[in-house]
This record gives sequence, C-alpha cells and structure tokens, in this order.
Amino acid sequence: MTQMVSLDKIMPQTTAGKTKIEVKGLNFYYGESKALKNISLALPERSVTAFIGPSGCGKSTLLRVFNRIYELYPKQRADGEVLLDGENILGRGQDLNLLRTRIGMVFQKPTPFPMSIHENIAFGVRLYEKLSKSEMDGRVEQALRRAALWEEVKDKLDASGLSLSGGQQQRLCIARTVAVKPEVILLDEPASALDPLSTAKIEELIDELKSDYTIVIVTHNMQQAARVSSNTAFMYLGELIEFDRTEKIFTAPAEKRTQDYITGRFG
Ligand SMILES: Nc1ncnc2c1ncn2[C@@H]1O[C@H](COP(=O)(O)OP(=O)(O)OP(=O)(O)O)[C@@H](O)[C@H]1O
Repeated sequence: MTQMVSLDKIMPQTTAGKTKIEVKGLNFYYGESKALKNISLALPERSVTAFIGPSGCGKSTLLRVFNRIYELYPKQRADGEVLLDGENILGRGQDLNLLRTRIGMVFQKPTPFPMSIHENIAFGVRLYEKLSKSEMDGRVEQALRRAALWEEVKDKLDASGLSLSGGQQQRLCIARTVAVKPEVILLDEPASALDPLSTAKIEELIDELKSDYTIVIVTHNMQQAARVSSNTAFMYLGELIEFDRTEKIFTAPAEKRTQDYITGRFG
C-alpha cells in the first residue's frame, strides 16, 4: 500500500520542522519498465531520512530523481512532482546545473578526481563562483573541516586525491559536495565499500552535518539506518510501503512487509 504520509502525523509537533522535499505521485521508468510506482512522501528539513528495502526495490532510483541525474540517460523518465521548497524540480524550465548545486550527491564508491586534494574541492566551486585565491583556500579548508578530513590532509593538499585511503576518499567526496554549499545531500550507500572504522567516521559525520543540511541516505545496512536517521522509508518492488519515524519503523512497524524485512525474513 502506497500512502501519502503527513509530517504532522509522523513527528511530534515540536520537532516537526519544515518540509524540504515533497514527493507527490512520482512514477519512474527505465524505458518500458516502471521502477517507481506512485511514490508520495515528505522529507523534513535538516534531518536524515533513510531509504531501506531489498535489492532492486527502487531506493537508488528514487534518490537519483532528486537531482535529476537520470537526465543523462535518454530512456529514463519521471512523472509526478518533486517539490524542493515548494517548487517542482521536475518542471521543464529547471536549470539542472543550479539544481545540482542545491542538491549534491555522494556515490557508493569514492570517486575523487585524478587531481590534488585541494583541486578536488576547488574544481567544483570554480564552476559556480569566482573566488580569490585566499577565499578559495578558505573554502577548501572549511569544506575539509566540515568533512572531518582537515587534520589528516592539511599538510598534503597538493597530493593526489587518489593517494588517500578509501574512507578518506569518501570524506573528500563529501567535502567536495559540501564546498558548493548545497541544501540537500544525497548519499547512495556511502559506506558500503568501507571498513568498520571508516564507516563509523562517515556516520559521525552525517550526524554532524544534519544540523545544516537535509540528508537522504540509501543503505542496505539496517543498523546504519537505525543509527543515523530520524525517519525511514521502507520500499518494496518500486512502492513505498511505509514511511515513519525511524524508531517506529524498527520497533513497531505498521506493515507486515516492513516487519518481515527488518526481522530478516526476506531481502
Ligand atoms: N539503468 C537501468 N536500466 C534498467 N533498469 C534499471 C536500471 N537501473 C535500475 N534498474 C531497475 O530498476 C529497479 C530499481 O533499481 P534500483 O537500483 O533503484 O534499486 P535499489 O533498491 O537501489 O537496489 P540495490 O539495493 O540493489 O542498489 C530494479 O528492478 C532494477 O533492475
């Protein structure tokens, strides 16, 4: 059962906050195949929302709609509405470059550019802003601090981004995203390629970033969803089955399929 869930119902009035992204009647197609079916949900500002569900249920597809990255592929299309601060980002007039500065994305595999640590961050900033050298240096430092990487790299900013460990590379990618001052950060399985210590660092970082950014995370790891998110959406076969406070999803889900999934009966 897909249903529209109002934030007023799922969060106590005092912490409800404003809706940042509202999805209304969203369908998504890969050619003829329908991967998302009439999805509606409202994501609160400055908090972490997790998308969980078995492989192939549409988590990454839904995440990718939010910055319209699917536009790179001619046979992929979405219909319905995705409102960012009330404005439909699926509309025709949308400036996609601007949208992607407002909604940044970090992928499963760390993807630093083959350039210096400093340049990995400065490169993206330069596309959108003209900063002096000292302003740019300040921005790079700020982004690296925000991504909890500054102390580890401050003495080797000219070294290649590829010389860092996997966990450091992923934090560099988060720094790169943060540096262009987005409002929303999309994380697609950001820790699945990392060891437990690096994973813990990424989770700590997510916890810190949520006071300034609206964060959406796709994860296979249910403990991770439970640790980092305030709200969780459970998806199955392209449908949103249940969306609620994370605590409720993991302790008293309303739907049997959610219960079966979180208790490991399938998926
Ligand atoms: N490029 C593509 N072309 C055709 N079908 C695709 C493509 N990418 C994904 N799909 C299909 O869309 C559905 C949803 O896939 P999606 O990757 O969003 O699921 P997911 O829940 O993120 O899975 P996983 O946890 O395995 O990453 C699946 O049936 C998948 O096979």
